Formats: sequence, C-alpha cells, structure tokens
Amino acid sequence: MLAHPGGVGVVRASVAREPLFSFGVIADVQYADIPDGRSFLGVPRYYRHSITVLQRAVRSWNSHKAGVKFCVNFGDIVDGFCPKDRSLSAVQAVVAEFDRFHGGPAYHMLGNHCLYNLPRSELVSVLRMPGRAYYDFSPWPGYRFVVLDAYDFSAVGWPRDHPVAAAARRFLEERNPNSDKNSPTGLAGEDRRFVMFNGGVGEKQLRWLDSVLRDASRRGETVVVCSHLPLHPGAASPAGLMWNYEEALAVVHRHGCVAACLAGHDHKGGYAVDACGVHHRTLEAALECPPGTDAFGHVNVFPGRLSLVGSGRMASTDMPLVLPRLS
Ligand SMILES: Nc1ccn([C@@H]2O[C@H](COP(=O)(O)OP(=O)(O)OC[C@H](O)CO)[C@@H](O)[C@H]2O)c(=O)n1
Repeated sequence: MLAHPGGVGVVRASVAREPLFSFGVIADVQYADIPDGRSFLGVPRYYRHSITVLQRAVRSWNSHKAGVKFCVNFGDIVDGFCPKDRSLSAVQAVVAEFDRFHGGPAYHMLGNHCLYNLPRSELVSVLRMPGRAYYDFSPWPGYRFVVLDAYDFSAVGWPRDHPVAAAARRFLEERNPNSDKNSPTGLAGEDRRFVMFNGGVGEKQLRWLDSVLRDASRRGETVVVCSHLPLHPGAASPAGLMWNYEEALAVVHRHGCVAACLAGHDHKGGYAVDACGVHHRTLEAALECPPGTDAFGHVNVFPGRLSLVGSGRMASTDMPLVLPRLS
C-alpha cells in the first residue's frame, strides 16, 4: 500500500501488466467541411482535418492488440460554423467514422456546438443515445460509466420559449453583466464560467446521478464520469467549467466510488486530482490538431489504476485510484 501524495487516502499499487479492458477517447472533433479558421481568441481550428484525426483514432483503436472494447466521444461533434443545411450530414459523416470502429459501441455526449447546429431530439436520435442525453452503462463487471448531459440546464439547445431556456437566460442575467452573454469580460476567477457557451446539470439529472452512484457504491463498482464540460477548476480554464460544477462534484464525492471525471470542451486539455482523490482529465481537442498531428487516446483499465495512453497532442496520464473503499 502506498500513501497518496495528497494525503487523502491510500492507493492499492497495481501489479497487473495486462489491462482488464481498454476504451478509446476523443474530444471536440467539431468537424465541418469549411476552410480552416480560428477560435474567438485566435487559436487555429482545422475543421476539415479533425475528421482525419478521428479516422486515425479509429484505425488505432481497431489495431490495438488487446482490443479496445468501446470508445467515448466527448462532444462537439460538429462546429457551429457548419452551414445549418449541412449540419445533419456533417454529424452523420462523423457517426459513420465511429461506425468503422469494430471493438464495440461508441458512446456520445452533447456539446454546445452540437446544440448550435441541431435540435437536441435529433442529436439524441442520430447519436443513438438511449432516449435522453444522460445515461450510464457497465462495460465490465465492477465498472460503471456515467455520461452527463452538461447542457441540460442551458441557454442553448432548447427552443427560445422553452421554460429551461428562459430560466437559464435569467441565471446568466444575474451572473454575467455583459450584453454578449458569451463574453466573460469583467468576470473574475471561476465566475468566468457564467457564459452562454457553458451549461449545467439540472436538478432531476443530479438526483439521477446521486442514485446511480449510490447503487454503484453498494455494488462495489468503480465509476468513471464523462461530461463535455469539466468539473474541476484545476483541470480547465475557469471559462470552460460547468456552471454548477460544485453541485455535481458534491454528488460525485458523496459515494466514494468515482475514480475519474473525464471531459472535453477546454481544447488545450488539463489534469488535476481533487481533495478526495478523484482524477479530473480534460482531453485535448481533435479540432486544434494541425494537419498531420493527432489528439486521441485509449485508457487501459487496471485493478486500482486508469492509464490514459495519448497519441500526438493528447498527453498520457497515469491515474492511480484513491477510492475510500480500497483503503
Ligand atoms: N470570449 C469569448 C469566447 C467565445 N465566444 C463565442 O462563444 C461561442 C463559443 O465559443 P467557442 O470557442 O467556439 O466554444 P468551444 O466550445 O469551441 O470552446 C470552449 C472554450 O474553449 C472553453 O474554454 C462562439 O460563438 C464564440 O465566438 C465569445 O463571444 N467570447
């Protein structure tokens, strides 16, 4: 047994050489058949090349010796600049690339750019989500994955006159004084997250998360939470965080079974271990890979350890598990 450097528990050192199973990861493909451009802050974006990054990811997962069992796409499948009349075909083109993955299912989540382009109901259907945008699955005995809908409470993705959209606009109005609610100008520190391109997990979803984690904890399962929006300030820019990350984290911490929270959205990526020993890894974006470069990876799951093996701009990250029940 090893003392955890953060002093929050103990780590069972993993001696296994072969993973129990592996899964592929990719974030922010934001594909569009349009010329290269830049983000609002001037970072180059390669809208056509991003699907090539996905193609290379799928080839890599398919050729993985021990087998990649499923893959997780962390949202923003299509870019907001994609012409609206070509958005559905752009999403279908990306889904077709995921269909070339032979290892198992591809699990998707909603990002803000998905919702700029298509109605949520159409996305849930084309991305083959189980009737709604938050769900859980168990790919291996003793392991559970939770996919969050980080735009459940949001000013994007709901019809303008929908009560959720109206409540989210009021929420932003109270926290962001700018006339352009996408602008964090003047907001300090973590308050910079109160912008329209972010969102939150609604009350009903929080209750669902609580019950999934309670059951997982009772069954002794190890849980990985997947969300487009990062949940920890140490793993992302303040302007990239989920609006109610503190509420979501409180639920995550309550049951002591979550090993890691994986996210996309903040394209440069990030990593932190929180005070309860939960790993937070924000994945580097496929969209911002200059031609010929990559950002994807696979996570090897060992008893007591998750090991992200990154390709190209996606950094590798070793994540020894610090779960209270392991102590
Ligand atoms: N300061 C800003 C930043 C952005 N906008 C506008 O908001 C929309 C979404 O921005 P975008 O950078 O495309 O969003 P991503 O989801 O790709 O990335 C999120 C960040 O990386 C989180 O850290 C777009 O219309 C921008 O122009 C803005 O007005 N002001």
